[in-house]
Amino acid sequence: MGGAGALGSRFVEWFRGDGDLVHVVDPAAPAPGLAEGHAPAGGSPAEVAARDAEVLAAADLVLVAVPIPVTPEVIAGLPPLRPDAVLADLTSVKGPALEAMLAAHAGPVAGLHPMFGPDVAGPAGEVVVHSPGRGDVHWLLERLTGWGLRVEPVAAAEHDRLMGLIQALRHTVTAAYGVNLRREGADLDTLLALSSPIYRTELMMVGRLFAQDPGLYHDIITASEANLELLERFHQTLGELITGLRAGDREGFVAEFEAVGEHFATHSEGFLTESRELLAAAKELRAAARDEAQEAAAAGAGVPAAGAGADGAATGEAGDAEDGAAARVDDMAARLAPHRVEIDRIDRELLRLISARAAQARAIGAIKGTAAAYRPEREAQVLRGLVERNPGPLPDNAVRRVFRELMSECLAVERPLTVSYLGPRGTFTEQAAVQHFGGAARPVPAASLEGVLREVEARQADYAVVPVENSTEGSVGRTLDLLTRTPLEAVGEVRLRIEHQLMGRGEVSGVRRVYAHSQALAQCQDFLTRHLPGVERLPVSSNAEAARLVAELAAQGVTDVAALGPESAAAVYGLNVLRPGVQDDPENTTRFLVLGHESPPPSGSDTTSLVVAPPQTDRDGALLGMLKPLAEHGVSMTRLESRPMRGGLWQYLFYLELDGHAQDPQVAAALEALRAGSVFYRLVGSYPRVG
Ligand SMILES: NC(=O)C1=CN([C@@H]2O[C@H](COP(=O)(O)OP(=O)(O)OC[C@H]3O[C@@H](n4cnc5c(N)ncnc54)[C@H](O)[C@@H]3O)[C@@H](O)[C@H]2O)C=CC1
Ligand SMILES: O=C(O)C(=O)Cc1ccc(O)cc1
Repeated sequence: MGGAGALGSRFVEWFRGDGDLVHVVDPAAPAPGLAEGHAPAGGSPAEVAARDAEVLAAADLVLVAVPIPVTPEVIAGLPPLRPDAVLADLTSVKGPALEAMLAAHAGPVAGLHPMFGPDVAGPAGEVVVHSPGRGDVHWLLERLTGWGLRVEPVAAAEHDRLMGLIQALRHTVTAAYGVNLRREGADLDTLLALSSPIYRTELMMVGRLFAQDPGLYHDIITASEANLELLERFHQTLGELITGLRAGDREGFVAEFEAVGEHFATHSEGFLTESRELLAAAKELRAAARDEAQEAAAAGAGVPAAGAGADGAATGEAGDAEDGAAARVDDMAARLAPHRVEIDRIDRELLRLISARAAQARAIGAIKGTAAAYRPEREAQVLRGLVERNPGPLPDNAVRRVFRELMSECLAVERPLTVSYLGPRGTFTEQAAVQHFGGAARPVPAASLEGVLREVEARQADYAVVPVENSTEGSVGRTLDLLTRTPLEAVGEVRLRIEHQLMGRGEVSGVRRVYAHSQALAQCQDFLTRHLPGVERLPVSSNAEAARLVAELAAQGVTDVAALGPESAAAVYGLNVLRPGVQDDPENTTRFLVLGHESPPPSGSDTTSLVVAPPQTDRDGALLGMLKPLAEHGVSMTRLESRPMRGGLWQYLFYLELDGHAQDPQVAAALEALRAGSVFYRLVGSYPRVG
């Protein structure tokens, strides 16, 4: 209720940020079902509540954020809510609102008073007073604390008494000061010119009050008879002070001053330090705003001046325009400032949290050892969970990348994971290793696919990353062969978008020979045929090797050569990208398997890889017979590749990928049947599915 208002709309934003379904019930909002931007629906409180009765009756939470005077009436006009629904309000005055809520709803009730205005950068670090009503409202309070709000419980009557001091008295004094400045004809620019950060800050706080809703402050001040009596006592105090000053009672003033000093005693030191820091920050903000204004004025100065002509009037106009531009920039800097302060605060908070996370990871590492601390299934679950909860505005992939790096760095606190891959440096496989393990892992290049696996088998590296299939070229036969022999198990998969660059030191037109891995040559054959016809294509052991070779030849003065491969290879070997993105298929993707000593337990969404050979694959129906157990146990096969067997009893080996984990009962049963019916069977492993 009142979700279209100044404060209500901020809470709408924050609940929606959590993924909640929020209905705004407000005469200033369009009618239900109409998108934002339509005309306000309008209507009396009764009409508004009646129009949205169904939504209100179904809600888990009805949050009232309407002007103070109409709050009790709006609450009284609510339709019956669900018995377990929470009824809460955000009103600055708690007594009447709580009374109305307790009368209107028999279920859980919470009085909330946000001690901040709608212009806060975010909820984190702000305070909300909670005046308890009835029932269990812990989920709502937990939501508030989850946003970083500090929730302070205070009974409604006590809240209203305290707000007399915090709000009614304070705002009245400020209002009186402002009213007086106006009546005295004070020129603000003159006052500001003489104001150091402390006086500027105080004047700003006065100006801030008058930039807000006068009705709201009137209603806060006049909320109770007690507030008005408080103001009258203040009036009397002010009168007495002035009488003493007039009478030259210096001692009386000093005595009062010292008594107040005593009253503040426990806080005086802290207040002095904190206000000093605040003023230092205010000074920095001001200096930054000035710099920005000057920079922008300097940048924009030439534009109006150039067209202004030579006469005085035109020059005057240019001057005005400059002043206007400077004022706008000043205004922009002022609007940016609170966001920058908030970002700085969030960064400090992030650093604290990241360090706490790293300390936890280190504790686990100390108990289990780094390699054992790496849990692929848990990482997959954590990343999936975070993506599901992603409130935006960051895209899912960005969330994955940020948390992947965070996990990588935390794991590396004890010792970085070592990952063996097909070298030399700069290959796509290295990119895949970094994509999977993050930047803190240590990639170790090996000279051949066998070598990559051997490093891990001999425990010289923790994990191996090997390519298994490419979206244009199909499977990597050599890897499939090796999978039949290695004792290593699959622990994960990586999908990497492959973008080939044409790299060299000369010109595209001068290229006579292109070196690359045979897969890269195949993936770019259209480009080569069309743009480099007649150019010799020379397959080498890897794309990075091609880049290294081209760099070596260039160093000897041979520049009519080029390589295909990842941008990282160009960077490693100091080549220029002559033509980016030359692969024929822009969606070209390669899938890699990550191998280690032990497959992880189920993550909830897994793939199982295996290699099998049915007996006598030349016999009709042998393949069908092999696959029957999968159908019988309702297991889907996502991939089937055949590999000719050299010199064996059987003719073909099959590489299979199945949906699910080998420990899933259905998959386990299907695998058992497959094993029983095969002359060769090797479970490569079950690992979390990507994407
Ligand atoms: N603005 C502030 O700095 C703070 C405000 N509050 C409290 O928040 C409440 C709202 O204040 P603001 O957002 O500033 O006021 P606002 O005037 O910006 O918003 C009030 C909203 O209530 C709507 N409304 C009026 N009658 C309604 C009805 N019968 N049914 C549904 N919606 C109705 C209005 O159309 C408007 O959109 C007040 O109770 C105030 O005490 C609390 C702390 C700070
Ligand atoms: O932002 C300001 O200046 C405020 O003082 C905000 C404010 C206004 C009303 C409240 O009940 C609580 C906080």
